[in-house]
Amino acid sequence: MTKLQVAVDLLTTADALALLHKVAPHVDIIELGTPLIKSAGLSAISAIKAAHPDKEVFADLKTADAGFLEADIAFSAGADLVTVLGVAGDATIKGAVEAGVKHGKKVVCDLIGVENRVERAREVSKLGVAFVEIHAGLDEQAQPGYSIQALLDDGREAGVPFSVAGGVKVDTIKAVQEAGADVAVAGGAIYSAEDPGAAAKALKDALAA
Ligand SMILES: O=C([C@H](O)CO)[C@H](O)[C@H](O)COP(=O)(O)O
Repeated sequence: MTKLQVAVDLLTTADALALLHKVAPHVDIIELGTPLIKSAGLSAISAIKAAHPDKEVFADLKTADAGFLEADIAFSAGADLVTVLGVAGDATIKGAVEAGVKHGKKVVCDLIGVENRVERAREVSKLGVAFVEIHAGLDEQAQPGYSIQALLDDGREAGVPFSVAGGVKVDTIKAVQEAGADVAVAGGAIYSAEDPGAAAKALKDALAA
């Protein structure tokens, strides 16, 4: 079953906790978005894990260097998964994976900005990441030519465990599942909804249908 991950791209721990109070019952993984971690710091990870110990907490670090160090501090703060960038060097990815082994936690490789996602997905999977995130970031989504279908096609072709992030909505989440994604990530479709709890439930229900 494809898991549902909520990406919390808010800027304070208080706002994130208030959103998660409504949304958490309907999701499997809670992502602290990069802007939240940069704004609130690692203490946001600890606060959210303490409030939702039954959920997997995903710290979207988007690490580009110092792979072991950045992953290590996030795992120590309570993260269950962290991201490292696919555009980073292999040594950085291996370092993050080493920290994952130390803590018994997982590393996800975010392919944002990678030119050949299929090739890089296969390469980094051999370095020990749990899965790759086929991702069109918020800025890329705003460009002409953005299409979620391109993400799904690459995920399917790569043939390795993957998540999809970048504009996933209630009318596209089933296609994400059918492409074989292990995790569907939804940010704006939940936190910008008038009723975020109902939006998260609708996404979860679509996956179960
Ligand atoms: O990872 C993300 C982005 O880089 C900002 O942190 C988003 O959380 C991810 O793209 C999912 O968000 P939506 O595209 O709004 O669903």
